[in-house]
Amino acid sequence: MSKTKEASPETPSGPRKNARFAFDAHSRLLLSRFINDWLRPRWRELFVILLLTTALSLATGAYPVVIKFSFDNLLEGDVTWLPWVLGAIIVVTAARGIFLYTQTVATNRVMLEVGVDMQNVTFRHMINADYARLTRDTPGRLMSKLTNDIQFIQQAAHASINSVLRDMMSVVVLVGAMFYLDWMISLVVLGVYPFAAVPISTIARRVRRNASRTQAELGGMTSLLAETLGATRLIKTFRLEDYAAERVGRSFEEVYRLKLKVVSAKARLESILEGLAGVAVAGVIWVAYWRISSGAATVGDFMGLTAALLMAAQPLKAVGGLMTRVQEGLAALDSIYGVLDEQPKTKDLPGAKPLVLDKGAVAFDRISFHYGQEELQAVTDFDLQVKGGQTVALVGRSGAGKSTIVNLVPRLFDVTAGAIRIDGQDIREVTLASLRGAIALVSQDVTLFDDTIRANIALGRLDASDEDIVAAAKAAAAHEFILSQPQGYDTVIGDRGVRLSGGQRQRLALASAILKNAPILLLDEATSALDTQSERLVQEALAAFTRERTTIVIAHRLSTVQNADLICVMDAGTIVEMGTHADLIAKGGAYARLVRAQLLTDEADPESSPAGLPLN
Ligand SMILES: Nc1ncnc2c1ncn2[C@@H]1O[C@H](COP(=O)(O)OP(=O)(O)OP(=O)(O)O)[C@@H](O)[C@H]1O
Repeated sequence: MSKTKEASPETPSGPRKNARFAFDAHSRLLLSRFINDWLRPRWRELFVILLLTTALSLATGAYPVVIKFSFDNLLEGDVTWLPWVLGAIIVVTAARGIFLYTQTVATNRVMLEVGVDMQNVTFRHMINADYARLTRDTPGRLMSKLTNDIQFIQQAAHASINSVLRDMMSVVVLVGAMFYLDWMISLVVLGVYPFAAVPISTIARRVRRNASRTQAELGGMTSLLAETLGATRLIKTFRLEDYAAERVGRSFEEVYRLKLKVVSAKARLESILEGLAGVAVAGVIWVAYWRISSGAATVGDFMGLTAALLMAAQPLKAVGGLMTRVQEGLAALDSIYGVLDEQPKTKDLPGAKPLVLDKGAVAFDRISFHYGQEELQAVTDFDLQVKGGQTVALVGRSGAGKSTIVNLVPRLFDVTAGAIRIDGQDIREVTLASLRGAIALVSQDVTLFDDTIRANIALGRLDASDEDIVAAAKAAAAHEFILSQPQGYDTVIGDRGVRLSGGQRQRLALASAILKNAPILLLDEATSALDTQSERLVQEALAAFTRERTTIVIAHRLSTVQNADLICVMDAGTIVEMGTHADLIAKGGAYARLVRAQLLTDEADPESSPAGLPLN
């Protein structure tokens, strides 16, 4: 598969800027991939649609012919045909109605199914993408691809099936009927339509350009809405309602402006086609007058032809308008393939074996890492051996690289130099599933789903029994507060756990990690939101839980890590000091300074301190 460029707001995913034709090679490639990937698997349903469409077109084409016969017989004063003519009209229109209904339902169903297929495949691909890729776009932009973009594609495919199959077929049958009725008049009519080709292609190009911009802006709008509605506390307390409304309003306006451009381009095309239809009708009347007066055609021919022409006008207009829809769909398709073509870099190597755990020793062998810009190293030459079952604390000032170290262990990112080994195995050489299965990570920004407390704890192990869940909650000192909730373990906690306090959310996350029962535990400020009382409870529970496990813990509150087997002080991405609490205090270096600074803060604000720190 070819690699399609990822969409960005500045250069939307649509055609290259200097594409000369609305339907260039890139568009043809996208189209053939779409047909191959999404339509071909549903060829049986599409074949049924084709049959229904053919039947519909034939019923449509029969209509002007019936009209011709009725007029011819009427003018001859022959009434014996009347019941047959009336019967034929009713049968033809009824058949048309039935085929129209079944064809419409069948087409809509297939297109909705294609949309769901695309959403499922794209979402699965997205969620399996690298963490780095997922954090590159805002959730809103990714959401927009799954909703708005796929809807554009669905609508374009639907319009194409209707126009290419139904309308084109109707036009072909109606043109056939016209030629049958009077070939000369038909030639006049058809001579007019090639003139429509030029405006169609010019307008389609413009639509494609604006459609890409609209889709990118829709992504931005969704993103902005999600961000703004997720920050209501900030907005309320800083009284930012007007600021938020203006910021969102600008995005609404921009989408409106771009949509208006597309709509007016489409409308222009429709009116051009309408005008041409008028010219065609005038041509018919002119030639018909001449043909009927010379006896070459009958009034019935003329009436039938006019009916055919009027019936063909609508599908012809639809075929013309289709180009614009298709351009919108192609722009969206480009954006979706941009996601689908991106392959994760963090993945299993060929022949990767499951991690074989022994004691759970984690070795950082002179690792370095940067988030993309080489000159901004987040971790440099970090060298640390964590023995199985040991608890190692990472401390240091903000931005020192502590969270980065913790993110590297489950391979949320891959090191740029050196290697991380678990029980002697390079983590890049084992399967991701086994690696991540061996690690439980609890971070400060707890993520919970809008589900029951039970289901949220069970995220640690989806098949856990109720007893296991309760045991984990008890170990995380969460059982009591859970029981005090209205429905106990079945209480629904709201989106991201908004109905719980920060400390309660953290204890649920801890319970989930405890339930996972992984041999390696990573705690990134996991107890920072707890009050003194609950922190003491959780620390006791954790002490028992971490005894048998390799634990790497990040803590700002140094009191929580003084019992660690080893404390590493980090600065500028590397370790500057290492030892036990007592050693480091005795040394009087960076750690002792951090402790002293924190003691001073705690004295100034005794409420913030869980416990005094002995300096020796
Ligand atoms: N996603 C990211 N993209 C680019 N740079 C990042 C990213 N995350 C962190 N950094 C940078 O990497 C460096 C280390 O950050 P890290 O979050 O590891 O520090 P930390 O010690 O955990 O800080 P804190 O104690 O404030 O959480 C910082 O300079 C930070 O700006």
